[in-house]
Amino acid sequence: MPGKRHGTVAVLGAGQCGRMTAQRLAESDVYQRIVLTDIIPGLAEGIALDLNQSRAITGFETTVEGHRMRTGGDCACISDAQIVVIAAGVVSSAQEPGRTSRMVGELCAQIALHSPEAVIVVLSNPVDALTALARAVTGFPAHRVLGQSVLLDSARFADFTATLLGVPRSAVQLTMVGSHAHDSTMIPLLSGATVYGVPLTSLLSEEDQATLTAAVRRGGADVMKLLGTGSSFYAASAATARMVRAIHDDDGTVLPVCAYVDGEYGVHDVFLGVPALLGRSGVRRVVQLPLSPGEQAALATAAEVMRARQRQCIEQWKE
Ligand SMILES: NC(=O)c1ccc[n+]([C@@H]2O[C@H](COP(=O)([O-])OP(=O)(O)OC[C@H]3O[C@@H](n4cnc5c(N)ncnc54)[C@H](O)[C@@H]3O)[C@@H](O)[C@H]2O)c1
Repeated sequence: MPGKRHGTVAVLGAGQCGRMTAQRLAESDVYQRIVLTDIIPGLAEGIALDLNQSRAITGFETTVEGHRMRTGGDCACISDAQIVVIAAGVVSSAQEPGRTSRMVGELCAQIALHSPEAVIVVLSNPVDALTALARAVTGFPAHRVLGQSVLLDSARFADFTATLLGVPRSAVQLTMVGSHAHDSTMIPLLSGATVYGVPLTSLLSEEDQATLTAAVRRGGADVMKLLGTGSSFYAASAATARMVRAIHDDDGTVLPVCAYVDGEYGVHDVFLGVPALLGRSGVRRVVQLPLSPGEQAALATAAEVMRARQRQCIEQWKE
């Protein structure tokens, strides 16, 4: 359909998450072009070739381009991108935490150079800290930098709850806020959660609520343990592609994302998982949900912890 597709999305990193995100974006058939990059010779080009050859069968016209990037090298291939997804990962990041910061910092400098008007969606971990780093390096307005974190966590909570109660996932309305770390800074807003409009707290015992919360907090780790290598990529790419689509469509979609918060929820100057109205300019505004006093206190504590982690990440990049 002429005129149906528009815009270029660049996905940096063609590993499990990056390639799956590229596939989901391409198959949605609303973008003109997806640009996929990786530092491994041939990887992004090979995936692009393969994806393009699936077009006649799956039925999409979006073009996928693959490009090799050199570490610290130029990234002119992303020049026309309106949205840039950072899905690059460093294998030994646990041993060398500064390596991921430096790698993402280098990518962000390239984004600022070649796509100065883009909206950045960070997927790479630690996502909350790297989202703050992306903003610091690019100097972009904060609303144009966001991260994929609590959308996936909210989806995990909905899935586990629906399974426990034997209802469809769509019946469960629950928002996770805070961080994407596997600890108490990842907070389910149980006070406002509903199933078919019925308060979740009236359907589940406190013990069940605690069990579900713990399962969501270790959700990513459980997937990794079973896979043996690598991390979640089906759900992570689904969440990322959903965010990109909301930005592209500019249709007033509200999703839980890692966004810059300065005043909302009584919290200042930190990237935090919160519901946000998304659009072409990124985060159009943070949406404030009513919180219980316990949730408000937990979020304030999470914000302090996250601010410290984000500052540390930015310091590591500067070293
Ligand atoms: N936020 C989330 O919810 C979430 C969920 C899952 C994974 N992740 C994170 O996403 C990242 C990617 O995960 P994955 O499973 O795809 O990892 P992966 O190891 O499969 O892929 C990472 C890819 O990045 C490439 N890369 C490294 N440096 C690059 C650079 N400078 N430019 C372009 N590409 C580069 C690597 O060559 C590799 O192909 C990791 O940091 C992971 O922890 C986040």
